[in-house]
Amino acid sequence: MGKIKSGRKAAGDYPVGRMIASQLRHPGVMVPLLGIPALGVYGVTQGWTRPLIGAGVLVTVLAVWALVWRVSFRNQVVYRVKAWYRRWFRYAPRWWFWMGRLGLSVTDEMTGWILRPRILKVRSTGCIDSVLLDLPLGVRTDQVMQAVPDLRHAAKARRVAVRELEPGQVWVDFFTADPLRKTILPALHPVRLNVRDLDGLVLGYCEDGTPWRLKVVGRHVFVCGVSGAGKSSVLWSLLWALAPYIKAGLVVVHGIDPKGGMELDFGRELFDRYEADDYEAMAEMLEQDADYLDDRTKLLRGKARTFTASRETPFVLIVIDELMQLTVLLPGPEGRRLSARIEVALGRLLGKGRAPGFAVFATSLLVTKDVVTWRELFSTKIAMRLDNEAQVEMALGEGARDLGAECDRIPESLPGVAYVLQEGKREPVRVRAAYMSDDAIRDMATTYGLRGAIEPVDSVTLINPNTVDGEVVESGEAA
Ligand SMILES: Nc1ncnc2c1ncn2[C@@H]1O[C@H](COP(=O)(O)OP(=O)(O)OP(=O)(O)O)[C@@H](O)[C@H]1O
Repeated sequence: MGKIKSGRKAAGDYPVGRMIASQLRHPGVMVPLLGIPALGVYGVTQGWTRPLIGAGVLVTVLAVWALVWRVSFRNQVVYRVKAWYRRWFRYAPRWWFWMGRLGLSVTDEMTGWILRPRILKVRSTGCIDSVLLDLPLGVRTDQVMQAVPDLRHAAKARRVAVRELEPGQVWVDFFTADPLRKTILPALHPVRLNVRDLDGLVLGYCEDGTPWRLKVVGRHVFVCGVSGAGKSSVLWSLLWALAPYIKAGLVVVHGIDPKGGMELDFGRELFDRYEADDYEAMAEMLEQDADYLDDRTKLLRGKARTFTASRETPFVLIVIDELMQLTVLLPGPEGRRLSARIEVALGRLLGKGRAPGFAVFATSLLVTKDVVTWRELFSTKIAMRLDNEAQVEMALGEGARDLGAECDRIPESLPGVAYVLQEGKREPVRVRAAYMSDDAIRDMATTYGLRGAIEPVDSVTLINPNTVDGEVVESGEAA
């Protein structure tokens, strides 16, 4: 009969002695550790002058580096030392044990050896440890994905995500701290405008602390989330990023607010065309935009394959705040007729809008097919807080929830947080949009709105939005 374990042993304590012994066999940990006693021996036998001079030079170089090139010092020194420490003192000693416990091991039938995923590399930043694993034949990526909840508990991580690098190798990301916990201020505008920057407008921050860049030119964007999820912060962050381009006449925004102007009215002056009350006029606006798109396509045909915004052919962004109001909630037979017209016009815009420089930005509370008929035609989907896993899959596509898009777990206390699928990446990225208060939106609208004459591109005045009580607050890392 097997022994019954109780107390700490029942929870599964680590075979500490064996773990330490196995670590000490690796040069990655032994060489740096042996260096210190070796230096001591050298000092005692040969004198301390040289070691002390060497240490002084090293400290001075590091101090100057840290003071003058802060970011490079952080990336090249701090994060590397952290990765080394995490690899050898946190993950490596426990890894063999964890893999065995989670069933990620296979036994070779010829030799009887037990094979488990092996750590190849560890990368660390301020908030993530990424562990690259080499999977033995017989352990698959989806098995590692299934072990994510257990790995999260084992590593006491806030979130764990798995992404395949190549067959047989996967990255396991342990998210330790959350840089998105605090409200993010809008990014400063660039000093000089460059239409190429429209390919990566900064809307907030990603979970790894890097800026969240959204491409709108050539993309249709769909934002969904329950009431209070912070959909409007994505919209206003985008309009903030576009504001100098609007002022310069390179971008034109058409706004439709079927909720009677409750949202878009704050930034009324930014919109070249705007409808908030008359549904017929909204349908007409979308139809005219679709006609304008056809004309633009003819104009550009044979001239350029990729669109570049200019004063003559500005980039046109059509903003619809709450699509649901237009597609399913218009009352009576007349409402249904209008909805049908709106669907057709939207289909025309979404099906063709990329090359001629048109994009649709729509938000919605629900993601079902009856609400968003043309869901697949939106190339960028941003999913904020949602009610359940099924909604997540509908919003971001099948399998997105398993790949880490835990929209149903975004707490109410974190409005503005979303998961987004980025170009070229299979795994969703967790982001948070910057937040603009109603007053900041009004200020933006009066400063960059269309009432004033369009300014020469070179002389766009840059205003810092991050002013609290008259004091300028620097924006950089997520605050
Ligand atoms: N990015 C953000 N950072 C911090 N707080 C935010 C952010 N976005 C929204 N909030 C806060 O959450 C509240 C609700 O957000 P918001 O109105 O944008 O949600 P919504 O999804 O547009 O809701 P609804 O569909 O009801 O209009 C805001 O009043 C604001 O206080």
